[in-house]
Amino acid sequence: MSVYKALTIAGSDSGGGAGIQADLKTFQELGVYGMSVITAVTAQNTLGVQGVYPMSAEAIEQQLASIGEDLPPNALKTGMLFSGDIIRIVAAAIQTYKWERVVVDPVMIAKGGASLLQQEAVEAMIHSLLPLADVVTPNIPEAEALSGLQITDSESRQQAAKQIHLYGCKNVMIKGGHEVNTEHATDLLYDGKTFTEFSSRRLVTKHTHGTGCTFAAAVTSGLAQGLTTNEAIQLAKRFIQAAIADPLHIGSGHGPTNHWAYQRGVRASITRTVANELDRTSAGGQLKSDKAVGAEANAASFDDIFVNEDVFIRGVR
Ligand SMILES: Nc1ncnc2c1ncn2[C@@H]1O[C@H](COP(=O)(O)OP(=O)(O)OP(=O)(O)O)[C@@H](O)[C@H]1O
Ligand SMILES: Cc1ncc(CO)c(N)n1
Repeated sequence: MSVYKALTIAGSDSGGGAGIQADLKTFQELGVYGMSVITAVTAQNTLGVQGVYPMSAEAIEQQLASIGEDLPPNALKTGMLFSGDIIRIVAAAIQTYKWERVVVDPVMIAKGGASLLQQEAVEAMIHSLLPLADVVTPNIPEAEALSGLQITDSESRQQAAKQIHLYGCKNVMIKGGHEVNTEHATDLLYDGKTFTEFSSRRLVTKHTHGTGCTFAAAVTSGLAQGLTTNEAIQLAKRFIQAAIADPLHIGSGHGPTNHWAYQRGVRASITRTVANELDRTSAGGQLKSDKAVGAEANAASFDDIFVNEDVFIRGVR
């Protein structure tokens, strides 16, 4: 059995819904071995961020070296990096160890408004880290900060994606979780040539803590296993949709998403397929509904399984 390894370079969320904790849960659920370099410790729960404690440069460098010298990742993601100094340390390690399949989630502000990236660090993100990224996954406010453009409609979102692409990253994915009054949560991918939209039904819930981290970690898991960017994003969209659709209802504020939901849905789908097969054979070869059995069997292939919700993908222009 091949063991694919994924690394997250991010902050710790004591509440377990975002940051390192969300990333490792997602890696585990999607079948990759998870590793972490912790850049900062936050005291955090579903009510907000109560404290931010960045790690020393030395502590971060040593963690990166420990991974680099023994456990090369098949893919990595960055999350909360906090300062320009930390960004430069991380960028240097990616170059030194020649790590590939790099997903940059340019975390800036927590949903409650706490700052997770210093203002001066935006420049370092643009000049040191984005040129090394295969995929960068800003939400709308982050895309505005990186591009210097205001995003008000799909045209301005495309312009922002083009601007961010100029910084040297291969793919720009502007996420649509922050849009309001839309029927769909639509993420826009730009690969330097074409735009592709990944849409799902917008779910009405306050339990969206950690959506961005979980989404980027799922993309990283897919890339670590050799999926293309497009396939990894489809997987991530399905994973996050299931995680938001089936919240855990813990804490009294904005609760975490459910990292178990996707795999439980997949297992349920496979169980249904097997049960249908058994029905079929125990009926002495008499098919109850050939069509239904066929549809279930098809759904059991890795690509087609989808749980609860549908994700729509379309090229733009
Ligand atoms: N209410 C929702 N219904 C369906 N999908 C959603 C919803 N909110 C977010 N998403 C999806 O979750 C993923 C993460 O997007 P989002 O814009 O919320 O990230 P983020 O703001 O970076 O998250 P975070 O606050 O954790 O940093 C995207 O694929 C987005 O479309
Ligand atoms: C540690 C950490 N990273 C990222 C986010 C963004 O969701 C958060 N709230 N906390």
